Amino acid sequence: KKHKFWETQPVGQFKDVGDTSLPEGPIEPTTPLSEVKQEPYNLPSLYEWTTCDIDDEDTCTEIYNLLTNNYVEDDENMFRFNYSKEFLRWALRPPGYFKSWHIGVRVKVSKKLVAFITGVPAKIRVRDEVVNMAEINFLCVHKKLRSKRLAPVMIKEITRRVHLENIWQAAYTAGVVLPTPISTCQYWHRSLNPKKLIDVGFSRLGARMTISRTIKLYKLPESTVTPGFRKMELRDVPAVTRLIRNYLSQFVVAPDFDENDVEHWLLPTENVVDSYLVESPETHEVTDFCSFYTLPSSILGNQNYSTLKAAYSYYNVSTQTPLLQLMNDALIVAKRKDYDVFNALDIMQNASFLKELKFGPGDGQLHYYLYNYRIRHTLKPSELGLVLL
Ligand SMILES: COc1cccc(CC(=N)NC(=O)c2cccnc2OC2CCNCC2)c1
Repeated sequence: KKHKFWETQPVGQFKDVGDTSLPEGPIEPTTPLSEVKQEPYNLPSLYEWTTCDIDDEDTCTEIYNLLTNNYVEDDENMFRFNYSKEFLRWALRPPGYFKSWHIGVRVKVSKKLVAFITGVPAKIRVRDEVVNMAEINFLCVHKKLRSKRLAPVMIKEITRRVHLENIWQAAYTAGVVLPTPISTCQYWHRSLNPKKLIDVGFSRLGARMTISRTIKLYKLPESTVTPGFRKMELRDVPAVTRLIRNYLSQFVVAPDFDENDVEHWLLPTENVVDSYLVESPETHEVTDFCSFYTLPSSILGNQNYSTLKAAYSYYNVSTQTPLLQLMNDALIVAKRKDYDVFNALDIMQNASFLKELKFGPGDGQLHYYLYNYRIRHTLKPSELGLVLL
C-alpha cells in the first residue's frame, strides 16, 4: 500500500483535499510534555541512535561522507548533491538550534554511520499566524539499507525530539509526492558554463545550435550594472532585516526573520552563501537585496569533470532596482565566481525573470510540505516565500 506510514501521520490526507469544512491550522492539538514519549523509538536490533555533534571534525566528516555517497540524486542518477562540511555547519547551527535534532543511526558493532536526519528551529508565518516549526532536512539512508523501513522510524524519532522542545509543526520538501503538498514548484536552471554542462550531460545542445553559438547565447558582462551594488556586510543587518521582512510579508508562507536570523542566514559565508545589496549612491538607503547559496553536485561517471558548481537562488528583494536587472547582476557575480549553473524555483516572484534571463525548465518538481498544519487550498508557487536548503 502506498504511503502506509504517512496515512498514520497528522498531515493533510489526499482524501481531505478540497474539504473546505476542515479548518486551516494545526491538525492535532499539542500534547502535554509529560505525555511525549520519553524514550527513543526502537530501531532494528543491529542499529543504534546517535546524536551527531556537527562541531566535532570527525563526526562532521562522517556526515559529509554519508551524504556525499548516499544523498539525493537527480532523476537520471547522473548527479548527486555534494553539500560541503562548512555548508552543513551553517545549515545546522542557526540561532536556537538543538544538537539533539542532529540524529544519526550507527551499526552497533562497527559504529559506522548509516543514516541521518536533521531539524532546525524556524519561525514560519502562515498567513497571519507565526508558528514555531522545525525545518526537517538531510534525511539520508545508506544505499545498502534502503527498504528496511528505517526512514519512518527516523521521522518518528525526530518528531518525538521536536515535541520534547514543545514544537508541534514542521516544514520539509521532497522531490516525491507524499500526502499532501502545500505547493508544487518547478525548478529552472540558467547555464553559466554551457560547454561543461553539455559535456557532463546536464544540458543538451539546442536544435540547430552549435557550441560556439550556445556559449555566445549565455555570455554575460564582466561586471554588474546596478550603481551601488555591493556585498552585504555586518553593518547592513538592520537594514536588510527591515527590507526582507517587508518583502516576505506578501507571501502566504514565509520565514519570520529577525536580525539574528538575518545575520546567520544572509551574511556572506565563503563557499556557502553569497549576498549582495544595492545601497543608493544618493541616499545611502538599502533598496534591494539578492542572495544565492552554494550547493555543488558530484558528477557520476564523467571522465573530464567530477563536480558541478551550482548556485541556488535564495532570498531576493527588489524595491527600486527591477528584479530582472538585480537577478542579472546575481548571474554576473556567479559567473565571475566560476559557477557552472544558477538554479531557481518558480516561487516568490521568480517567474517574472526566469524566461527573460534565459533559465530553462528543469525536469523535476519540488514539493513543499507542512507537518501537523492544514492549509485550506494548495498554494501557487508565487504564494510561497520559503526557501529550504
Ligand atoms: C544537479 O544535481 C542534482 C543533484 C540532485 C538532485 C537534483 C535535482 C533536484 N532534486 N533539484 C532540486 O531539488 C532543486 C532544484 C532547484 C532548486 N532547489 C532544489 O533543491 C534544493 C531545495 C531542497 N533541498 C535540496 C536543494 C540535481
